[in-house]
Amino acid sequence: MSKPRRPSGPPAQLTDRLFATERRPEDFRFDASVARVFPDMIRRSVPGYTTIIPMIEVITEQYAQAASNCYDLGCSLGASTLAMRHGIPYGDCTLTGVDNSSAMIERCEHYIALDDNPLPVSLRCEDILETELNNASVTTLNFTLQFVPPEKRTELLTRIAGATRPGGALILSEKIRFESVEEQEVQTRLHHEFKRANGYSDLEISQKRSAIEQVLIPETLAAHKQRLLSAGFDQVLVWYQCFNFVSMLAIRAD
Ligand SMILES: C[S@@+](CC[C@H](N)C(=O)[O-])C[C@H]1O[C@@H](n2cnc3c(N)ncnc32)[C@H](O)[C@@H]1O
Ligand SMILES: O=C(O)C(=O)C[C@]1(C(=O)O)C=C[C@@H](O)C=C1
Repeated sequence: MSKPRRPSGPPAQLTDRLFATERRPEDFRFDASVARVFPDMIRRSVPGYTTIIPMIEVITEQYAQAASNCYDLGCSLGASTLAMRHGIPYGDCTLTGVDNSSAMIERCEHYIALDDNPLPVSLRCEDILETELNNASVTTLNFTLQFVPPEKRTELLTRIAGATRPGGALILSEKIRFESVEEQEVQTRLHHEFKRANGYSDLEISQKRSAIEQVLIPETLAAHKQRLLSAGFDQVLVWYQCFNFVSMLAIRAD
């Protein structure tokens, strides 16, 4: 019998208007005002997000191993956590969601409780740089590494690779930048058109752009691939790309 597929994340009940009126320039933070509107914000801001979430379920099902640990690092409201929960085919796996925003974790608890899948989920409000990882089969960083300071990324990925069992995998989704100035210009314009098509105004697009400039640091695909391999993964592939947003799969050999 075919199993029911989940919708793509928590319901987007509240519309994101955080940048709709002129605000004083301030770095973007995952605070309570962002957590309230986050399902709407991320769907309207990240091309492919609504495809990536259900595919995390499909990929998790392929790479999860019996009696192993699965992690969702930077889980926000639990969209990726729930996708993993539904993909894990073994009752003896653990699933841990981690986020250092208390506003996100509080709301995430609510969404996890509403979901009727029996696999227990542990939620931790902590820095993913501090999270203890071991015996992992599937780990997800769905648009989270981009917020980790670049100089701390190698250490985190090396810890993840070291904690991953042979045959296990990391799902890494990121906003990327491009080596070529021309491509950067075209992909950025297309991303902004995507936002415009989703109802964001020029003011919202430009204020959000300034707010994330110092906190969301994109890197090139080549830099990601090279670092994942040197961190200890054996194979790295891109399974999804839309404009300047990609999702990679980093696999440890059997
Ligand atoms: C774009 S959101 C992730 C979206 C989520 N994975 C999903 O699929 O809906 C990034 C999240 O990472 C969290 N985050 C960023 N840096 C972190 C860190 N060092 N430790 C823990 N969480 C972090 C933020 O609080 C935010 O909730
Ligand atoms: O790049 C942008 O314009 C975004 O809004 C992207 C992005 C992300 O990739 O995480 C930034 C912050 C929010 O988490 C939602 C979306």
